[in-house]
Amino acid sequence: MSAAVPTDDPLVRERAHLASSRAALRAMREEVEALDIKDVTANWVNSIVLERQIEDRIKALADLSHTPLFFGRLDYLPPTQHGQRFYIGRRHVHDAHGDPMVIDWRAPVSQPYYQASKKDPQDVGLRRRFGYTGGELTAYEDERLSDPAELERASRLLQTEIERPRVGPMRDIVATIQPEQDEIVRSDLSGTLCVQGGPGTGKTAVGLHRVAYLLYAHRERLARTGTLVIGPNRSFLQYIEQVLPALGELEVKQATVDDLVAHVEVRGTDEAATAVVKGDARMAEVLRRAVRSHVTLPSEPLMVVRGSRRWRVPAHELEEIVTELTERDIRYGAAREALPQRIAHAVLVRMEQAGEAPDDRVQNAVARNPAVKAVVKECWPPVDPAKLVLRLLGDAEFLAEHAAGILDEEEQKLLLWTKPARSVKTAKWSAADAVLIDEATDLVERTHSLGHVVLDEAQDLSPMQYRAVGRRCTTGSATVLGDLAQGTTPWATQSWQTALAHLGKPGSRVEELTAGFRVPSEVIAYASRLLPHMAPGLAPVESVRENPGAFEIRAGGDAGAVVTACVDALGHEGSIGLIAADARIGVLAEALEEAGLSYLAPGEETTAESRLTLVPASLAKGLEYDYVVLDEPAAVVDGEPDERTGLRRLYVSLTRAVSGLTIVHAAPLPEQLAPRA
Ligand SMILES: Nc1ncnc2c1ncn2[C@@H]1O[C@H](COP(=O)(O)OP(=O)(O)OP(=O)(O)O)[C@@H](O)[C@H]1O
Repeated sequence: MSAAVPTDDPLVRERAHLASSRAALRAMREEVEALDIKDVTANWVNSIVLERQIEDRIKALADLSHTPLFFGRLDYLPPTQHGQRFYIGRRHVHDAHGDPMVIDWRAPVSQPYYQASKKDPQDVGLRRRFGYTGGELTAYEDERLSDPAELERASRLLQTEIERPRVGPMRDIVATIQPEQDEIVRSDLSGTLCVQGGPGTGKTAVGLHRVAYLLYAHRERLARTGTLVIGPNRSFLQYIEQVLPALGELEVKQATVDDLVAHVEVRGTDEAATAVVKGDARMAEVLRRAVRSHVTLPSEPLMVVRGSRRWRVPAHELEEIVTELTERDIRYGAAREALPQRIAHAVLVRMEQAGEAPDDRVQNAVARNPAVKAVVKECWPPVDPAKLVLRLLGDAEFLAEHAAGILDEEEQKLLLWTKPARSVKTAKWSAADAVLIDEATDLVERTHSLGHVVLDEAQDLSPMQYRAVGRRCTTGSATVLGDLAQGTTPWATQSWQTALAHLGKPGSRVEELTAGFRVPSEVIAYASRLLPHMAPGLAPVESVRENPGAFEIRAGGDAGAVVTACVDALGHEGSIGLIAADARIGVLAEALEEAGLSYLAPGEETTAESRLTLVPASLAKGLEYDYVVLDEPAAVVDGEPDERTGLRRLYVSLTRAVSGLTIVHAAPLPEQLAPRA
């Protein structure tokens, strides 16, 4: 027989609430599973849709053993919320009577869990945080926010959560969102928001939680209009892909900018100088002119024959119609569709003047008349966006005609292919070309706009890429996340206001995050030594990590020493990243293989058995590992076309570690990092 359990033990009572919440969740799930859609709909399409919705609902109601149902509790003071007690968790759970057992973290009553403080208790009497070990509720911590006798102190559970070793993909932070992060997460859907923050300040985490929040607060609207998270590359998207599903949101699309503009197959690359011109916002005007250049004014009158009658529209009137359309703010394609109807209208006016009473059907028939079609074909021919860009990059005269006064001769030369491509299919399109084609496509036909777009690592986008993202949220809003100090493209953003203007959201709010959750203090202090040399004016990140971090510099090391450092790092719990200049990856891969160490590629999921990832510096952005071994910093700097970019790449590489960083080098360290005398 087990010993009697004292019922006044809060932990026991909380465990009991957890057990009954789980039972309630199970009941909710069983209720959905028992739904028989045959009773509801006989229509096949409806039943497929309904079935999917039910499947998603069942998935969303799953009880994941390692994801606690609730992580906090709020007891309101009696006058507010009737002094009720709320358990805060990832999703809403109710009992058989519909009374809440767990409240969704996104609900308004949950907000004080993140925002209330001793200074501003927000009517909260007690805030309780729960600690779990392997799915078991094992600890709790109370703050009596309205009790003047209680002193403010840092939360142990919060700190433990922040320090917890990382294995596997990125996880959610719902239990520990900080007040300044919460403000960003819950800010209004209507406005675009930009967040500047140093490495590890939680920008990505905040962006993803913001999507989850917006989907909760504006579910119907966003289900209709759609949401999208944009990241820098596939590895990064793989790393973050499980956060939103863990928060119960399965419908958010994820893409890179390249995915968005994939009108052609990208098989080529550009020299930096060329890519800079292609990414310059002035290209938008060149393309606009080039598209519009297809419009010509009619020089001949139009003659429409219907039965025994002939109707004539003089050239000057056709000219007026075309001119009026060119002056209107509509897409090339929409104007092209409108033109036959406009011409037909002119014919109809004549018919009416002659005493006829033509109706809509006659107007449509006239619009389809071969003579009208011929005028449209001549004056407003169809434009194929890829062919247009092909011509701009291959035909110096055509380019000069449309770039005159916008791009100088040198810039035009940079744009032109040395060997013009024959066709859209055979051209060696670069990533920047695809963005140009996307711009041209939008000039012809309006791009579909979504309800909300989160743009991560935004600092690396060119003005033309910002425009490409911007047209995907013209009718919606955006959350723009980035760090000016981590910009490593030749066109990297210098100012958020300029970037927001390119995005089509000028004057949007810019917030700053400065508390660092990833990088331990000693490591961030070392990395921040680079800041004055490559991003003067940006404040260093202040680490909130208690762990000062293991930090070591091993001089005189070859590939063998790097392997040793990896083996040492594998002695710790958590994930290990070996970061190196792209050019060094081959040598290091060989050394690891020779030593019998298996390794993963960035974005591949780390598991308890396979914890070492070999990361080219160019792919390190946005990722993190418990322990990082950084190979040859000087090679990371040298791998870039200029020193500033090199130092920024190094800054990114130095700031991926959660618990420890070991630098192994044979060449001298870059002078900014050299040991101080
Ligand atoms: N409030 C928080 N509580 C616990 N962990 C947090 C919190 N905020 C951020 N983190 C953790 O800190 C780490 C860094 O967060 P994130 O990757 O979002 O930072 P970032 O600003 O996007 O960094 P980078 O600029 O390097 O891309 C992640 O492991 C994240 O889960």
